[in-house]
Amino acid sequence: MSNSDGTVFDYPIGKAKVWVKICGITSYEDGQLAIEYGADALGFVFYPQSPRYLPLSQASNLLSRLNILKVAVLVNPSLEEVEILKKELPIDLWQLHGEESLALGHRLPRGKIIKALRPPFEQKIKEWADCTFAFLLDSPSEKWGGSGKPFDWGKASLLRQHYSYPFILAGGLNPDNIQRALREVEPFGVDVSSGVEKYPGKKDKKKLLDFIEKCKKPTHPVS
Ligand SMILES: O=C(O)c1ccccc1NCC(=O)[C@H](O)[C@H](O)COP(=O)(O)O
Repeated sequence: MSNSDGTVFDYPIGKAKVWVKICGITSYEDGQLAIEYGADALGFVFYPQSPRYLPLSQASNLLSRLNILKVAVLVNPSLEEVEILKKELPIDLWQLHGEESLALGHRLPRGKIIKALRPPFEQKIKEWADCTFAFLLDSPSEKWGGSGKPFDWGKASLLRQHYSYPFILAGGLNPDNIQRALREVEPFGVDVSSGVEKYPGKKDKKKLLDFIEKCKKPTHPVS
């Protein structure tokens, strides 16, 4: 694979392993299940309007007990909110899911940001490339995230082929469509919330296991 400008990069295409983030974790039980099933990261939503919102008062105890990469999911947070979370919680990655300024991004650890993208993708990728761990492609939603609606996989595939940055595919993924999504997009990672739930904020054990197992199987013969 190479970029449109001819630069070649080593991309884990066709590898069995895709990076899996399970988002909207609100309990130790669900978090520990996801860990046991093989997830690579857990997402905790600190956006109060979300049905998966995790109050700070519950987050400290919960996150300290879960031995996995921990992602704080934020939507247009104030600098004060960010500083409080930085001080209070063992966060590994910061997912900025709104229309955050680059100035706010520069107040977070470099290379530890997952930036959710909205059009115009190209401009945002250019702006944020230097401080991100990965870009996240999620379906547009007035709720900002957790919509259960699929992203445009064709667009995701084009972006992944054009840029050498890691892309995480999100939006409406579930055990029934994940293998087709992996074949079509071949993303660095995937991220799911509602597609593995019984109801918002509560994961479904069978869906969770099914989803993660399908992510770990080769999507096609490894070359
Ligand atoms: O999950 C939420 O409720 C949420 C609310 C507001 C902003 C972000 C939110 N989730 C962030 C995620 O990374 C979700 O996993 C992503 O939006 C995909 O959600 P789903 O389509 O339900 O799988």
